[in-house]
Amino acid sequence: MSGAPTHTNTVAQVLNGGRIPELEPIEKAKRLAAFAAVDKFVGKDCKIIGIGSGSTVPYVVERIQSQGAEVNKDRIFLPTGFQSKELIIQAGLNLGDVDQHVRLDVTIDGADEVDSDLNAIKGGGACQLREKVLAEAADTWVMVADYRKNGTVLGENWTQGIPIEVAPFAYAKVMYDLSRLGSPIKSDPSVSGGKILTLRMGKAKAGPVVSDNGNFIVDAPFPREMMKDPKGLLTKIKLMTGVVEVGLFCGLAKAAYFGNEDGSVTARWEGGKEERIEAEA
Ligand SMILES: O=C[C@H](O)[C@H](O)[C@H](O)COP(=O)(O)O
Repeated sequence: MSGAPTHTNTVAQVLNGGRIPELEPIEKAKRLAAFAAVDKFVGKDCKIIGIGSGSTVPYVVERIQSQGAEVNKDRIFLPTGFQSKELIIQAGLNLGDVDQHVRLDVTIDGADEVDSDLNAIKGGGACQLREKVLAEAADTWVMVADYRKNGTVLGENWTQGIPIEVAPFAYAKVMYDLSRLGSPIKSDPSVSGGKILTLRMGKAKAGPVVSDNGNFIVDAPFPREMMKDPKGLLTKIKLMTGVVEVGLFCGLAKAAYFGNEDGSVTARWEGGKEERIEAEA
């Protein structure tokens, strides 16, 4: 079992005397989902391919790379952010951008949570603007994740709120608008996890997280009743002046692939049909 082609694993291999470290179970689940999705959706005829963000995506790139140099030499890969741009470059794949290619054959991306209708919360890594552009531009948009992201109503597993990218100068006004819409500013029992409306702050940096596009991120939880209608909520938030993009992805996905602990993959298709795949990684 090999690790994903990340810089971290390369260093780990060196420290491990050249041996490739065994993956943790959760990483195995991500890898299974990524491999199964690439095998299904990235055929030889796919030439313009979007590479999404998150911890499952390195395995997507690993599987695409394993299809071989001959197949990949005529392909162009479009990233959804800094992380995927680095993955594409490190894998020796051809890098492009959406200003050169406005139609993609397929985009494969991660997710923070997916509901039973294939709506998703995305933006835990602040990439939702570019991710949504590459989702909408793709003929086929597919999500890959481990079983923890497989939900029923959005917000039950991912409790920190809907990631919303906002123009920096407008953040306070947008937060005021979000609170009036129903995002709590103090703990509220109708909101999963008791989380509140928050301007996302950097971890090893004083001040707010700044997205790849120079914007701030607000995390806005909402009561469960409102989360049951993600498209309605998305429409209301998107109309707030100062909002650049909302981390709710509705009606875009062809399928979501979830790697399970038992080594299988659950594929959920648009329309709600589910399929269990005995994956091989
Ligand atoms: O902004 C980030 C993206 O939407 C990611 O696809 C999402 O946060 C999932 O990331 P991870 O697999 O690291 O949890």
